[in-house]
Amino acid sequence: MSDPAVQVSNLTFGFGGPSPILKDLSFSVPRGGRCLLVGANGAGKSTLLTILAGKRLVKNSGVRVIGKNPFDDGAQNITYLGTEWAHNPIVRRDVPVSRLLRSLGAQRYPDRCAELLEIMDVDPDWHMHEVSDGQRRRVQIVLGLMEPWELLLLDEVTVDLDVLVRAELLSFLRKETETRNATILYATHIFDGLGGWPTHVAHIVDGVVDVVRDLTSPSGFPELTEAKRTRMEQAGAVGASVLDNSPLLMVVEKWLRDDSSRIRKEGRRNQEGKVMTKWEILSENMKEYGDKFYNYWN
Ligand SMILES: Nc1ncnc2c1ncn2[C@@H]1O[C@H](COP(=O)(O)OP(=O)(O)OP(=O)(O)O)[C@@H](O)[C@H]1O
Repeated sequence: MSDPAVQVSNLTFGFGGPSPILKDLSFSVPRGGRCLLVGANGAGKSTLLTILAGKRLVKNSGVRVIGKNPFDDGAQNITYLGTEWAHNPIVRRDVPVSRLLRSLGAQRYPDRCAELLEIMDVDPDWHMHEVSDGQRRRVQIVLGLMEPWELLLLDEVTVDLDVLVRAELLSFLRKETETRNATILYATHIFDGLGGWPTHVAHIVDGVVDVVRDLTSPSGFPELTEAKRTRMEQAGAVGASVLDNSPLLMVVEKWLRDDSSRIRKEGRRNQEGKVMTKWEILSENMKEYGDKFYNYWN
């Protein structure tokens, strides 16, 4: 068996206040896992994710991520996506999405970039100062996921996505773990649409990982089995799968899927009159920028 993707042993961390935020915390996530990190506001989820991303120095650290200490050894192959990016003034300037993508090397990952543009329904012609918060978030996700990663740390970045885009993103992420053995740790408060998605659920309470449940084992999550049984009884035993997600979610997701295919038919057309893919639009736009490289992130 290979090393876990994330291995944390007896981690204690504080911001200098009277008591630590993370207290002797231990847990692990196997490679290829999709682990949800759940817990109340202030439980320590973001703090833990930023430590795993190598953004905070921890003393005497028992933190190993992809076999390394992420702070000392650098966070190669680790991608962290948090909510703070949307407040960065750069992403509110009058800059076209195509330029941002080019500045982060979209041409190095044509297939991934093409797929992500479609999944996240990002229009390369958008200008960042004119987009909505949810659209800005979608651009962030394309930029963040374009380069392949071994561990993805997601801190509640899906809150402002519409249900269709969120569903598409979740299935892309599942494929990444299944085909590349990549690993995901995802802190969220929104569980609708996540039925059947995680392989593990870690519950953090007041700076301590209380339990990690394994959904890959039939008896690995007894509370969930019990909750499904109760709902089945209440619903008249209509079948476990329909109980994974709410009926309202299923209706809204179908509406948005229909909206999306209608809007796509009205998209930008090439000289032959055929609707262009997002990647074709991006490729056209990138040509305009020539070889001049401008790094917006410096
Ligand atoms: N920079 C900081 N300085 C001091 N205390 C902080 C700092 N950042 C977070 N904290 C404290 O650490 C605790 C854990 O915060 P954290 O953001 O990790 O929680 P969380 O589980 O991600 O919460 P939420 O669900 O609200 O996002 C909170 O009590 C918070 O007040």
